Amino acid sequence: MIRVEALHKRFDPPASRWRARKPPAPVVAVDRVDFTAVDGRITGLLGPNGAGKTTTLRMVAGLVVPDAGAIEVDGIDVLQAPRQALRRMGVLSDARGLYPRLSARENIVYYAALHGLERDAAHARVDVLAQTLDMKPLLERRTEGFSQGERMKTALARALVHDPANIILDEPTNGLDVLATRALREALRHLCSPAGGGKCIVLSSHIMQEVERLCDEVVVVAHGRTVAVGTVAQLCESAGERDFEEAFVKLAFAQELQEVRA
Ligand SMILES: Nc1ncnc2c1ncn2[C@@H]1O[C@H](COP(=O)(O)OP(=O)(O)OP(=O)(O)O)[C@@H](O)[C@H]1O
Repeated sequence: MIRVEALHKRFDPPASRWRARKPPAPVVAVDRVDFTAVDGRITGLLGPNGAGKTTTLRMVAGLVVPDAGAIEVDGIDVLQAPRQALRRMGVLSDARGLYPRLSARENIVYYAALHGLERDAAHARVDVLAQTLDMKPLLERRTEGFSQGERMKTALARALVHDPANIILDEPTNGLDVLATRALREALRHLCSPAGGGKCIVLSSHIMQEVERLCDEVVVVAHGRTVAVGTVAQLCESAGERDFEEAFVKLAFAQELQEVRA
């Protein structure tokens, strides 16, 4: 379970570069984001470009330190005990960096070693993940030259190698075709089901259809703030719209729509 409360992050321009000129204004990437993601469900952060989704997930994953707010992963304070919290998280970041000279298996086993898994246990785990993610034919190939979908599967397997209870995915379907997206959707559905371990999955996306199909709970983020939370049906109802796209536009762009009307 992941609990995020009143998260705030501002990026200041580096002082040294602007000594002679007027520095640009600081960027408030995350103003006030709150959400709770429970086990056995997929929670989606949905928001337009630049809304603060990636920065929020990077803070949850302990990669960026917030200026204010609280983050708990299974009751562990990420700011107080980041290592302990990280053990309970599998993170697929936007970078997806793999070692090109290593095979998919070697990439995953390397991460398993970093998590302290013994060699035999690591290889057994790779085989389980290859089955779940349908990537057996890829395992012994060098990742150099892998397609986007192949890279994503390998990076996801690497993120899941220590069987974390919480899975954080930043824009997981970026660059994937329809079949790869479907395969990922199925894998995520399995992982949050009782048979897959009832994981707590949090993902970010700006693609409404994807969120509508995949997420049990949606957190709408706009201008660095949580502006609405609920199931797709609840969000449609609160916006008074039948169509999710219309509801999303109303909820996420309320400020802009008001300015146009004024
Ligand atoms: N390291 C940084 N330094 C300065 N500004 C940053 C930094 N990281 C993010 N930002 C800014 O913070 C804002 C939120 O960015 P973020 O990447 O979190 O948004 P996002 O919702 O993930 O967007 P997208 O859907 O386009 O990926 C943007 O204006 C971005 O330019």
